[in-house]
Amino acid sequence: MPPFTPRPTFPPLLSLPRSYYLGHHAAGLTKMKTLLASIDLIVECRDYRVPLTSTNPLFEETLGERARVVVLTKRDLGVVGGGGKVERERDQLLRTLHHPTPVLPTTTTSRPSIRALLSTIHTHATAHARSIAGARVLIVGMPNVGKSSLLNALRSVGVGKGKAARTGDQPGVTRKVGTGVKVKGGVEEFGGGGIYILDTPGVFIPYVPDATAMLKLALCGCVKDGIVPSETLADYLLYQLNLRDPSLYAEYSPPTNDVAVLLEGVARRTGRLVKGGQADMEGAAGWLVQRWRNGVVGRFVLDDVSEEGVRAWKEGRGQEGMSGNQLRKMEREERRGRGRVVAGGGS
Ligand SMILES: Nc1nc2c(ncn2[C@@H]2O[C@H](COP(=O)(O)OP(=O)(O)OP(=O)(O)O)[C@@H](O)[C@H]2O)c(=O)[nH]1
Repeated sequence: MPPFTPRPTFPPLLSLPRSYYLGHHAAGLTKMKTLLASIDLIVECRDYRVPLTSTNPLFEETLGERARVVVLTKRDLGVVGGGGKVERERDQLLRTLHHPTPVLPTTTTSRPSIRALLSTIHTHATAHARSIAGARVLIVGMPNVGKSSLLNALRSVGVGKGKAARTGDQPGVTRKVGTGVKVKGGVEEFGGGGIYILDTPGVFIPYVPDATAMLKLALCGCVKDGIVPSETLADYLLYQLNLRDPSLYAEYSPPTNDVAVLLEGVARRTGRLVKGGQADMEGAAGWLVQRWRNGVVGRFVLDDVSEEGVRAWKEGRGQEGMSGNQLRKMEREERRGRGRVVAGGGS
């Protein structure tokens, strides 16, 4: 048998939904804007597995001038064990990209990572404080990146108290900007006052121009399940798994580029069958995607965080803020332009 060759690229999906911007996202953003005058520091969360793609330009536009700390959440899902040279270089590249803004990877169950974040928040909140009595910090990010979990972890480490914010494995659990939750008390610089964090609803990008970016965000759980069909997500996951190591799904199928083969294997192995013993492909797809989200079927970063990857990402930026109409118009013009080139080339 010839050796297995993974697909070098994922086929373009022109009909993929490119938006998940909801009413409570817009309302949350407006509320954040009105609170800005009383905020000392922004903690902007991005998902460690998509540290570039989960950047939302709306936060820079809306909250731009405030001091900020960038947190790369769910590090445990992007790295096997503690990581090695590759991970250190990747983290360094991201730090350089955002300099002088601090960039901190976190895992909510890793107390050292939460302690390091709390200490960075302390330093920056005290440096930029508007009140001598305490600091107010706004925690922002895309849906489901782990903002509320981070707030709870900071509170646990900082003041030894239990959960203050509701969390869940689907986006949209937090719908409103919260009141301040104390994560540190007795801060000397505030004459014994504290540091308070305000939780906010996750906010998605109004329009995602790049279909691959939409797939990555949906795979990581920033988009509610069902918006992007689970079989499409499973296919994209298969493409990513094959680029790394097809043995990651050896339990269900031999190496394959055909998602139907893998899903059939998953359905049979896990008993996801419908009438007549047919495989429940959608159920198997949803289950597989969830297993990846939980770190069971491989732990890796989806974005290309290399010098070249960062350059390409920067070049693509600036389009996310456009409205769907503006982008569709641009795409139409681009297609017409390509048509003219082809017609010109043939004459
Ligand atoms: N493995 C892992 N899971 C995490 C981590 N942080 C959060 N999660 C999980 O990610 C999911 C989303 O967490 P939330 O804290 O509810 O996310 P959110 O950003 O507040 O979500 P919205 O309500 O949409 O704004 C939950 O299932 C958490 O348990 C982490 O560091 N590691």
